[in-house]
Amino acid sequence: MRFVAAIDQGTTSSRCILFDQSGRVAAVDQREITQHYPRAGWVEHSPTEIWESVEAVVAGALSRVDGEVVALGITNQRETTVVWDAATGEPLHNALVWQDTRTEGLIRELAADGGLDRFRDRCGLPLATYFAGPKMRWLLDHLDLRERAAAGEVRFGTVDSWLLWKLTGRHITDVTNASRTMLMNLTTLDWDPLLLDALGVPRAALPEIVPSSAVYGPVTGLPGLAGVPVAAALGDQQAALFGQTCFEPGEGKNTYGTGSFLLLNTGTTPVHSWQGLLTTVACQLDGQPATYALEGSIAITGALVQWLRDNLELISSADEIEPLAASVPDTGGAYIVPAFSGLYAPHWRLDARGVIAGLTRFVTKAHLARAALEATAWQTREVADAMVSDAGVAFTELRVDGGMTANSLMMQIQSDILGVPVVRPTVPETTALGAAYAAGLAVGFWSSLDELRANWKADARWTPALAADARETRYAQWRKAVSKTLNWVD
Ligand SMILES: Nc1ncnc2c1ncn2[C@@H]1O[C@H](COP(=O)(O)OP(=O)(O)O)[C@@H](O)[C@H]1O
Ligand SMILES: O=P(O)(O)OC[C@H](O)CO
Repeated sequence: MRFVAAIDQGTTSSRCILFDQSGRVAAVDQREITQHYPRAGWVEHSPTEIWESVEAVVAGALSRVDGEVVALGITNQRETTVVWDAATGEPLHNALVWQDTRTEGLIRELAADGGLDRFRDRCGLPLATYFAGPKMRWLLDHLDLRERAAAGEVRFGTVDSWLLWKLTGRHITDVTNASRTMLMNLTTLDWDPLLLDALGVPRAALPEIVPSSAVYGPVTGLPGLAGVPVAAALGDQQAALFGQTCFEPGEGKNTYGTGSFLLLNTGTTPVHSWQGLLTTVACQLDGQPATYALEGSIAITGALVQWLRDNLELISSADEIEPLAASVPDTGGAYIVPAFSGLYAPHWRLDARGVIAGLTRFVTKAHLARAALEATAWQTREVADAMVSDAGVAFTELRVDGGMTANSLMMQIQSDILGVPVVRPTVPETTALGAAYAAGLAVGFWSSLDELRANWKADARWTPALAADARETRYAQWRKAVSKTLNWVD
């Protein structure tokens, strides 16, 4: 048998999945990675642990099959930023994770002159702690790396870049990941001199930007895959869009993991957002123009379920939330807005913090469990509405994937709140599948996008069962709850 291997390096774990020609999972291995919270609002990962977890899951997946791996694709948590020494390859600091808010002061300083949207025309992004460029600037300042970085002695990269360096020895990054730095110009697909200057990041420390699907070189850093062509890298949300075969403008998906990310393919021209979405690169196949997407990034969705489990201890595992929430018919009037690290799309409010609104003595932990699931669905509704305004595209059905889609009640609530059907495919590992598809295309394992499209099959479908007027009344309540989170941090 012949397989394509995908490494999916996510926020909470690393996975390696081997796919066969029909896009079915032939083997999988997974390992959690440690979350470091050195201070309130700071989130770090160890780059060494990330790499060691990748080594372990690749070995684990390979041990489960007999056959040949013809290509390797990478997909990764985006924006998380690594810095390492060019000569020794050793990390110089823990990786700053996408959720980390330590650059808040810098963001406020930059926004003082021109507002949060001052760079949106160039990079498609508002100023926010989320993106990699401000994290690089923090590392440059706090580790006093400016001179060494300008002399090319220091390397910066997002997680794709770190893994590609370890795997092939090349300092490269794919264009979808580069589009999350705030440093890449969306039109030229190259580092933008004005943005580099504004954020104070020297070009000499940055990787070369390459297409998402192309042969980058053979694996040299992992004995089990030695010589296998590394042939794709995509940010995990873009990979899920590809894995869901949303290749045409107007097609989109929502992935429900730690956060949730609704992406809509907008074709080969970047679409400016007026409603707080991000303009981002969806994919670039070798020798072809890039395709773009509008993205609604929501920071906290599955992470709210983790919070109920770990911080409030209302449940002891994530899957317990479904029966608990199903034990009540509604939230008893309670709304949870999990603005734990401010609000991302479509609000982009650094000053917001979480609230539970509508509490009365009637509210039980079951109501809170249900409100946590509704929070994911309402936040998705907000970004879906923004897509309608920005792109004129209303989803007639929504393709979904990610860990939370195992929760059938959650999916029903989502369909009720959007008022459209929600559909989950047979292969739920769409992120890894997208990276495998992009790698397999680059080496000719798959011949066309049509062949990939034919692999997509629906597994489960939920249809709206809530009357439109009830939906809209509750949406108005949700918006009121959101307004309570604002202006909290001075
Ligand atoms: N049955 C469930 N109901 C609700 N949330 C769940 C359920 N199972 C997992 N989750 C949530 O899904 C997330 C994990 O999904 P995953 O796609 O693996 O995330 P990531 O790629 O961000 O690491 C966790 O935040 C977890 O709380
Ligand atoms: O690793 P995930 O699935 O939580 O995805 C994280 C996103 O890429 C952050 O932008």
